[in-house]
Amino acid sequence: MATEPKKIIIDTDPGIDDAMAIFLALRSPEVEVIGLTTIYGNVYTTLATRNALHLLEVAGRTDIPVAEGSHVTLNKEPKLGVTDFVHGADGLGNQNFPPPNGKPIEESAADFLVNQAKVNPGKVTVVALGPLTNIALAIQMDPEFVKNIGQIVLLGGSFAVNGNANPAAEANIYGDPQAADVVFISGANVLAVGINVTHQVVLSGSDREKLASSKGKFAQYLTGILEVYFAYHFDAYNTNGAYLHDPTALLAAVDPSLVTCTEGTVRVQTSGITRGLTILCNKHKSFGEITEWSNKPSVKVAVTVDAPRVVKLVMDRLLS
Ligand SMILES: O=c1[nH]cnc2c1ncn2[C@@H]1O[C@H](CO)[C@@H](O)[C@H]1O
Repeated sequence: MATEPKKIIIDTDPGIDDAMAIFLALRSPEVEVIGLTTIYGNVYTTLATRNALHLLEVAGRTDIPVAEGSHVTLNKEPKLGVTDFVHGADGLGNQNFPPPNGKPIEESAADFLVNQAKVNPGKVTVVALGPLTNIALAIQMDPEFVKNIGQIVLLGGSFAVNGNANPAAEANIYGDPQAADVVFISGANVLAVGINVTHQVVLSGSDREKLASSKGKFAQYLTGILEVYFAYHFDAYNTNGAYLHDPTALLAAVDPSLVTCTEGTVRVQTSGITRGLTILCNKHKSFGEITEWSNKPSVKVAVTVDAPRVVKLVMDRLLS
């Protein structure tokens, strides 16, 4: 018997690797994208909304609603900077795309998350590709949300390796550490895919050439925007390749067998020079004293990834 596709909401800050993840989701029969919610991170929230609408227009999927998310962190701090050096000033590789025709729905991202989880209890997976403000707001708005939401698969953290925003912190967690801490200890079914895993998943220069020589709509579009992303990786990592952060998290939601996980309680450092650091307590040791990790819910944290299979899925689905 054919199983129903899994309903997913992609919380996104597009973003070049976000664009890849969104297109991949639209090409994945295992999932049905029921909405996009937007957040700051790679760009400010207003531009994230514009880019989300634009990407759906490129895909011919304007039937999918876009709900705009928070412009400020959970603690109401304004965003002081975005990572335009990674994605270009427009978030999509400085390609001078025309503004979208569509508009976001009236509901806020957090309201949309709460309401969709309520009407499809246990059935919706949120794939969170940016800072976790909208998800934390949904958790705070509705005490039933953590029960109603099926799963939260998030791209975030740098478990036991250096971060990418700075040596301590991965960019999405660094974007709103308080929100991340709320999500990690909420009791929801959370799978964290961090850069300890996504740094193993690389789109090579020759993969990019294959995309460039394909006539596929998504391959053509991505070839244009990937130039800036590759240039950033060359500057930052001295490599001719690009990390597939968001596509890996998206595919982990589509096919959990692509990653293996450990389980434990994750807390986030919210201040000081290690602000945004994620620390997993793996429960292999019991501590003599009560700690900030004691008696808190566990989450799953990805520890290995089948990188060749992820890259193959990305290529197969984006080339077609
Ligand atoms: O050096 C960086 N600084 C900030 N954000 C980055 C950097 N490299 C990649 N990303 C973006 O942050 C998420 C993964 O942490 C991804 O969305 C990626 O595009």
